[in-house]
Amino acid sequence: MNGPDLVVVAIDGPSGSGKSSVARAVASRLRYGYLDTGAMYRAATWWCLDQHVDLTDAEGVAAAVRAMPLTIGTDPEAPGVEVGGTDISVPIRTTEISTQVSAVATNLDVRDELRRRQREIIGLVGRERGGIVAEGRDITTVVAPDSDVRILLYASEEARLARRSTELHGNASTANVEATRDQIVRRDRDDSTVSSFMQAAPGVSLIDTSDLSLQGSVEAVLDQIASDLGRIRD
Ligand SMILES: Nc1ncnc2c1ncn2[C@@H]1O[C@H](COP(=O)(O)OP(=O)(O)OP(=O)(O)O)[C@@H](O)[C@H]1O
Ligand SMILES: Nc1ccn([C@H]2C[C@H](O)[C@@H](COP(=O)(O)O)O2)c(=O)n1
Repeated sequence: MNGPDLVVVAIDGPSGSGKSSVARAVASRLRYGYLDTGAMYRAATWWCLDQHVDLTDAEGVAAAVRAMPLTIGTDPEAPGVEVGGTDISVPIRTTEISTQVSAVATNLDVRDELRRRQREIIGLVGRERGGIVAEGRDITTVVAPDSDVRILLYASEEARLARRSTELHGNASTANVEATRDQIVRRDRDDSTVSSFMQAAPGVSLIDTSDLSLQGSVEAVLDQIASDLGRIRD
């Protein structure tokens, strides 16, 4: 628990489960801050490539990330990402970054550094705004296991492939789903070697969004928050 002046909502889940969309909408509704920790790993990958660091050089990658001048926006209405004053909100979402980010995210020294920054942001922004919704793969378990609300947002592999395929290609045809598979299934397999996000840890509430609309997922998370905080929903 974080005390009456700061509510921390931690959301984890596999790729395409809807963490970013749902966490951002929930933070907006509650007027809380929003932290997309995946964007930090994506920014670290962009930075290493920009600095011509070989991603297989674990020590070189860790040193580069420790020196990364990252500013991550925490306003859910406009969560920008900048490195050294350059806006990289769009480049970090490219397939080039999505296919390489796990190489950086599985570097344990990188994880130590980014977790340290994440805890700092959660404390600072959470206190400023009265609360923060932080999402990723290890927020409920490692970054902020004492969060007031801990949720694992789940969706079946089929639902997640269809969502990402629709987002990237406009539909979930068989060809498009197959083209998306690496970004969902292989990435989750690689990321699972350092974090546990396919099953809810003890004390973490599981919300299965496979058959929910985006709005339905947002409402389910708001209901869980109200229930865990012992509040009546607005
Ligand atoms: N029921 C739902 N709940 C959440 N998102 C949904 C739902 N249905 C469709 N979507 C869509 O799924 C897509 C993936 O969502 P989002 O990017 O938030 O997932 P994510 O878990 O953050 O993925 P990643 O970890 O790969 O970034 C978005 O286009 C979102 O609008
Ligand atoms: N807390 C976190 C957040 C993200 N990652 C990794 C896993 C993903 O491959 C990558 C990008 O995340 P996304 O934007 O797709 O949510 O970062 C992690 O290991 N821990």
